[in-house]
Amino acid sequence: MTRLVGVRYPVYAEADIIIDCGDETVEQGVQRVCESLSEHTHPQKVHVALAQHSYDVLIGSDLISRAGAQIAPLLRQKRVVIITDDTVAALHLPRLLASFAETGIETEVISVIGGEESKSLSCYGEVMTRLLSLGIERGTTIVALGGGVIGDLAGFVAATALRGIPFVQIPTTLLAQVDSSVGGKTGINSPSGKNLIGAFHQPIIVLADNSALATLPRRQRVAGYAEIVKSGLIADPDLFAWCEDNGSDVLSGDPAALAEAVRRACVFKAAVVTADEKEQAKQNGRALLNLGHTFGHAIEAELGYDGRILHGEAVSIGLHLAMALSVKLGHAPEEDLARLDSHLRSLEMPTSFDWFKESFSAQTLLDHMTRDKKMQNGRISFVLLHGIGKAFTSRDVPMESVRNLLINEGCQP
Ligand SMILES: NC(=O)c1ccc[n+]([C@@H]2O[C@H](COP(=O)([O-])OP(=O)(O)OC[C@H]3O[C@@H](n4cnc5c(N)ncnc54)[C@H](O)[C@@H]3O)[C@@H](O)[C@H]2O)c1
Ligand SMILES: O=C(O)C(=O)C[C@@H](O)[C@H](O)[C@H](O)COP(=O)(O)O
Ligand SMILES: [Zn+2]
Repeated sequence: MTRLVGVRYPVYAEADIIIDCGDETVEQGVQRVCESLSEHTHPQKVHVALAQHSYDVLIGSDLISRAGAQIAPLLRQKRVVIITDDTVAALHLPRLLASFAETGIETEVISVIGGEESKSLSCYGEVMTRLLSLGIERGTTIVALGGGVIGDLAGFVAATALRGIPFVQIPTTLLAQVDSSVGGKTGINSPSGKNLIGAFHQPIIVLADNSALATLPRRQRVAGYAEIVKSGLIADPDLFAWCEDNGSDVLSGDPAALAEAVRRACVFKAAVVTADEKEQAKQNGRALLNLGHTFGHAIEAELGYDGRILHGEAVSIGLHLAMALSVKLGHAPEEDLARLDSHLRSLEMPTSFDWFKESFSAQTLLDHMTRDKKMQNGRISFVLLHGIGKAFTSRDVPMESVRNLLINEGCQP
């Protein structure tokens, strides 16, 4: 059993899902909450109870068509600016606009090119300039309609426009529904590294419309699935076991499996974020959500965020590498590495550098890792595993072990 230090989850009486673990461990709390979920009908509400900015995550079908009614009572001014990307705008914007029109909400739209390249300083500058030219006020609300790129970019725009205006997350990818739309991490990439420019800025509500996932390509489902497996590996072994039983249905786009995956992952993420909103816990807090990311972000930075690799694909190999490093350092049993690899490979998820058809240098990846924002006094904080469902943070990983692992895994020295 893994216990997150000092975790106590506040009660939220109106939510369908009450995270009030008292002295329960995270595993017990998440298991109890997931059991109660099956008793409820859509939409389901997961409450993220934070000291200053509590909010609901609604999960259900066709929420985009009902967004106006959900959002209107939360608005300070009946005016929103929707930030989206061109692909999502073509597929899902019309029903969102119709819903806002029905509720008398004034709307403007800023659309960017889809994909990681839009999480850049130049795109941020263009969006901000356009936003300010609209004559917004502090009561104007930003609505992020799209995947994690749009959520991170629009959230950062909202965090910095007029020193902070409200924003709503309407995630349309699996990755955004299971991970990025919840928790308030916003930001953009820099040539020096992934997400190095950003702010914590919590949304006022998250509408995870499972129907939007119907248009998502399989490659994007794979990317989102990696973050679900990550959640199970960190502290939810039941979720990992659920993935072993249901992962192929999730990846084939089965609506019920997708909806269940989103519910389970949101409950998990809400619990972790509630316990350590700004990643300040010295050990085993929100930083655990970075499992696989020290490797993954280095791979993404090395390829320059140009679309050759998706964040979730990099995370998938990062999960394998984090478990392999944990085994190498004597923290985790070989069987758990075999179990993880067998699951990921059975679904054709990336577990090896060969998958990327690119050659990587261990030294270059190590250089990227040293620019990670979790560096402290020159030491990298790694998220390691004692086994499946048992993650922990460590600053004691010898860089030579990481280098040797990368070379064993097929990198050039
Ligand atoms: N803030 C956080 O906590 C957090 C967590 C995890 C990941 N992230 C970030 O999220 C980003 C990745 O997000 P992503 O995987 O959603 O990528 P993305 O936002 O680039 O979306 C992937 C692609 O899918 C398209 N798309 C979106 N919704 C669609 C739909 N319903 N149907 C068809 N196509 C659709 C988009 O146009 C885009 O081309 C990365 O930048 C990562 O760093 C942030
Ligand atoms: O919400 C978090 O905390 C996470 O770490 C979730 C990650 O999946 C996500 O990719 C996040 O953006 C990475 O955090 P970062 O602080 O390393 O940028
Ligand atoms: Zn991630």
